[in-house]
Amino acid sequence: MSSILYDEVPSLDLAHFTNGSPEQKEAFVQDLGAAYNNIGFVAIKNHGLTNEMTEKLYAAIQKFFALPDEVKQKYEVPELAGQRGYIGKGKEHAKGRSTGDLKEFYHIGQEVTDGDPIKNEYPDNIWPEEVPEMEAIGKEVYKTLENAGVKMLQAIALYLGLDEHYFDQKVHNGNSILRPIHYFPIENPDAVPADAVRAAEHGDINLITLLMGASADGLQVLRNDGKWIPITALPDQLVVNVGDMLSRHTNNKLKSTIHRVVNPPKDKMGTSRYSIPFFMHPRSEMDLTCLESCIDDAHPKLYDDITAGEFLEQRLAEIGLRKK
Ligand SMILES: O=C(O)CCC(=O)C(=O)O
Ligand SMILES: [Fe+2]
Repeated sequence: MSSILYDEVPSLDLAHFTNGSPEQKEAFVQDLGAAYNNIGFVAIKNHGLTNEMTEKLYAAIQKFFALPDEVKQKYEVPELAGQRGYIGKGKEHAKGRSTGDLKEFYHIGQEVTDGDPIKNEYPDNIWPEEVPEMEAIGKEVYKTLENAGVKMLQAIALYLGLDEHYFDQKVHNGNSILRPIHYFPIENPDAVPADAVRAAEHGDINLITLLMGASADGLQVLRNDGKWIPITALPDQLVVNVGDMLSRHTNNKLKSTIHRVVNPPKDKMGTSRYSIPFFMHPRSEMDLTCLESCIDDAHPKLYDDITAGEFLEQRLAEIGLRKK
């Protein structure tokens, strides 16, 4: 493993991979691999998401989260284990904790439109009638981030010595989730549990996460020397990190790095923070067994064989969304 200590998340240009010269494409693959072998996070530009899309989706979700709790709760369906619609304040906690995070969020899932029978595995999306514009922009951003994610996985496949299109079919109509999050103002800090934070330290469950809006203060990533590094993405960048599924599949060659969202300083406690991660999941049948090419004497196999669907079910129970 590379022992470089990054002071910030490396910035890359996805256009070098998609439209660059062969040398630029190869450099992108190697730089991405080096970052994922170490800090597990990069910031990318030229990902296909426009400012207009970002602004439209942010406007829609801010309108939704500003609705009274009783209205938002109409869109909360506990039987779906938080996989679609609204998830209320304090419902999710990081694995290994019981105090809920200081956030509320909304889940938008895959829309299968090509007749693929996998449609039967997925609950329908839930769209709020109070914010009718959310459906069109939610679907557009979902597809745009999914396309960027496919490109990132192609680069990852090349870094791993696999066929460039190794992941393409595995993520086609995958179980990905777009999650607009509202970290609500903390009007009375004494009224929340003493150890409650906006998002307690965790690794993401999925293959990779593409995050819009990580530039606002608060997101930090745990470097391998134990120091927390703030994520400082530019407005035109997406932050893209490795999740636990990819880390398992690569026998921890690619790192799913622990990250968190800290509470604001006292004078900013009364302000909101919004962010929108896209959690890129494969189809549930994907086998996450450690790749043979990532196992050798120096790197013995670390994880039991499991499918993506089984792994997701385990983790939903561990974070409080699927009732045990
Ligand atoms: O809000 C953020 O910036 C990050 C959120 C996050 O890490 C998550 O929801 O998994
Ligand atoms: Fe996360």
